[in-house]
Amino acid sequence: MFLRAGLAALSPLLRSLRPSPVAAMSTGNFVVSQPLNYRGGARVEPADASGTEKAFEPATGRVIATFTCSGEKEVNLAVQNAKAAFKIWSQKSGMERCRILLEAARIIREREDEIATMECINNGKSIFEARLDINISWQCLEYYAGLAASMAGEHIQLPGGSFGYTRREPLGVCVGIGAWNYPFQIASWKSAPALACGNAMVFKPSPFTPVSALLLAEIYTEAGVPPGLFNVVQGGAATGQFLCQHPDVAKVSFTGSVPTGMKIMEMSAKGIKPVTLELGGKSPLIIFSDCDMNNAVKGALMANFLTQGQVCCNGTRVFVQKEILDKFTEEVVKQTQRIKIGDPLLEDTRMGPLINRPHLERVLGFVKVAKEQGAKVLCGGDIYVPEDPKLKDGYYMRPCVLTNCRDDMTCVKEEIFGPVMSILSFDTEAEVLERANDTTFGLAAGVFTRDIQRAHRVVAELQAGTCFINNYNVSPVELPFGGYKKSGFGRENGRVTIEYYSQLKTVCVEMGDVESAF
Ligand SMILES: NC(=O)c1ccc[n+]([C@@H]2O[C@H](COP(=O)([O-])OP(=O)(O)OC[C@H]3O[C@@H](n4cnc5c(N)ncnc54)[C@H](O)[C@@H]3O)[C@@H](O)[C@H]2O)c1
Ligand SMILES: O=CCc1c[nH]cn1
Repeated sequence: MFLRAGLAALSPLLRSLRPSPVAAMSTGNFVVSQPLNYRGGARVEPADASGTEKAFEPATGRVIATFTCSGEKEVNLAVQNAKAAFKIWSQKSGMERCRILLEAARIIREREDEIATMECINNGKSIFEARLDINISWQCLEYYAGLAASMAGEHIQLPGGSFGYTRREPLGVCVGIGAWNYPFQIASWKSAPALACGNAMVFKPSPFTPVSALLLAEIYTEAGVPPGLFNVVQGGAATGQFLCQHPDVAKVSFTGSVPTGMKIMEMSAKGIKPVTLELGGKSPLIIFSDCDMNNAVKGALMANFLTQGQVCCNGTRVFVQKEILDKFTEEVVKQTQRIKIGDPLLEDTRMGPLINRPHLERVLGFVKVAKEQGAKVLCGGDIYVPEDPKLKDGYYMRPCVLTNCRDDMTCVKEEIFGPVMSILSFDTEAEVLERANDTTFGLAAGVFTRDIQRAHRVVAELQAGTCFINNYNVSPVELPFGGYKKSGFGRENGRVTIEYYSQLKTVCVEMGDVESAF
């Protein structure tokens, strides 16, 4: 997702003044040669295995890493290292934690281009977007650094001079499990509040994007966290299960699909562990006829095509009021066709490849079914082969706009997680609200209108955890983000997330004598 001030913060002039550590990294030549697990403050090979995985460069289809998935023994070592580091870290004052997190944020900012390049190579998103992701990531660390220093309990007066107070205490070893669409950002969104509250973390990235979490781990170490405070274990479902079932893990924060989220919750329930679930969505974007058309069209593109449409909160059900349907659709198609697809490391690319071949085929399959069910493809929805021969095995497709859609179609009901926008028309506010809420998901929603009363009335009725008025997919770290219904619970970002990574201790102090009942 985007940051409102992101573009200004990334002025090309400023970037050109910094020496670039990434000059040697270009599409088609990066390979991972170092271990991808991180434990006790260093990269390590895992102590045991639960299989191997390959990570790809989506732009070229090349393998960039073959790595061992961590087994139970390695997971246990990571948790034990985290436990030891927790003892040291949890004793530090908020100000001490704040300084270290600020230093980590500074290093990320300094290495923004290098981290973004790595993210771009392993995920396929454009370098333009990857830089914004990293920008939001260091801002997240800065934000929680500030909160670390100001965390406090309450003092409550009781009769007879007695009193009570509350202490906000960390949970212990927290597990973070990430999806592949925002690899570095997800690791930052989970670890920053966790560490700010005094916890330790073991993080498992998606096996599709194992690379960039290691950079975050190294940066935390360089910034001064105790060895073992932030560890990375690689692997898929088996490794994730060892983590969730580990008796010394106090909390699991998960980002991923609804089916996996259900399994995570089941496993955590057995250990009475709190969970944060950031799951999928099929969010509505409602365009009223009194909108600013220019902004509404830009909003619809932002809501559908960032990171090749692989964004959980995308507004993929675009409801357009009948009076402006034709004009809106025409403009959306025109602008969608202009999106520059290609090598994600080129400065002018705005859409790179999808994450992998099976996912590309799955997304194309949704377009095929949409056509069979009566939708009309106005543009895209097919494979794109870039001219550059080194990109010929990459996973590219043209962004797709569908019309003639009905609410009961598969493309309108299911999360596609690709660059496919479904346009639907509506007549009245009451009608569109009912249809917008007719889903088991509830991650996000958006509304474009110039009528301020209607805007607030509509968002108050929308069953979604994050609502946008006259914009879409901006993500300031100060604002909580998370879902309603099957899109999950708990929040990331914002002040409230402190509550999801800490527990409250109440201390009751007697200043008089004990009045015994016996
Ligand atoms: N709400 C959000 O903030 C958010 C953000 C990004 C992505 N997502 C959602 O994530 C999904 C796409 O990501 P994905 O394909 O990586 O999801 P996924 O559920 O397949 O995998 C997510 C993570 O869970 C791990 N995992 C898989 N099975 C597991 C198990 N049984 N136990 C423990 N861990 C297990 C995977 O290895 C991966 O690290 C989409 O549905 C998208 O909407 C949500
Ligand atoms: O993909 C969903 C939104 C998001 C971005 N970063 C972490 N989550």
